[in-house]
Amino acid sequence: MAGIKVHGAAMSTATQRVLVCLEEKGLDYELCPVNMATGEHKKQPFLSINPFGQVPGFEHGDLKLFESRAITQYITHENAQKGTNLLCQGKEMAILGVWLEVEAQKFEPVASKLNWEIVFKPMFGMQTDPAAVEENETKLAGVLDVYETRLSQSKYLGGDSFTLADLHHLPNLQLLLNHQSKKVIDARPKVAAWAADITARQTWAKVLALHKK
Ligand SMILES: N[C@@H](CCC(=O)N[C@@H](CS)C(=O)NCC(=O)O)C(=O)O
Repeated sequence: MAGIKVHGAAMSTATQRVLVCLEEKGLDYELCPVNMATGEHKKQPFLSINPFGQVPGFEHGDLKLFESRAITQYITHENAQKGTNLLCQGKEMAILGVWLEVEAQKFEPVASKLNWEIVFKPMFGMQTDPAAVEENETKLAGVLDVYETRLSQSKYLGGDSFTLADLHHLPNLQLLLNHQSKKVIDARPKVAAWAADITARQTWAKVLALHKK
């Protein structure tokens, strides 16, 4: 799969989700930086890739995609035989599909709100809202209680091996681990062990290193 371009920013969680998937599959790609500070993502030509004006945008030949999770699904389906096997078959795939949805519908809204309040607002000179933090830490605890039960039945969310369901968590999970909300993870031993395991992947370290460049 040659000629992949990811338009985005190394600090963007949604961009990181696509990059770590490409790394797991061992694919070459070009990361084309989008200058969000100057609003490049709200202007052409970027809008021709993502009309919603958000990173990442993805190009493979004449195919243009947006929405990080749709992009990772394209990459994994097209490259089933390469790198880490991030999908499975039949009933196992059905279970994996459940956890892909759980990440997008239950984990992401709460985790991204916490990261917005605690990481990004101060970065942009805005004040963290402690009430929003408290409310979302309580919500996160409820979500992670379900994860704790799941992870006492299988090593990873989708089953016994690392899959796309785990991978999709990496960017927001990493930020949570770096700040006060880590306590919600640490209070749940299976979740804490899973989080330590998946964030220790070499592919993820490579993506984080891009951010630090
Ligand atoms: N659901 C989208 C979310 C994309 C998204 O929220 N991107 C953020 C950066 S992580 C962005 O572009 N923010 C700037 C904006 O919304 O104007 C995806 O997964 O690709």
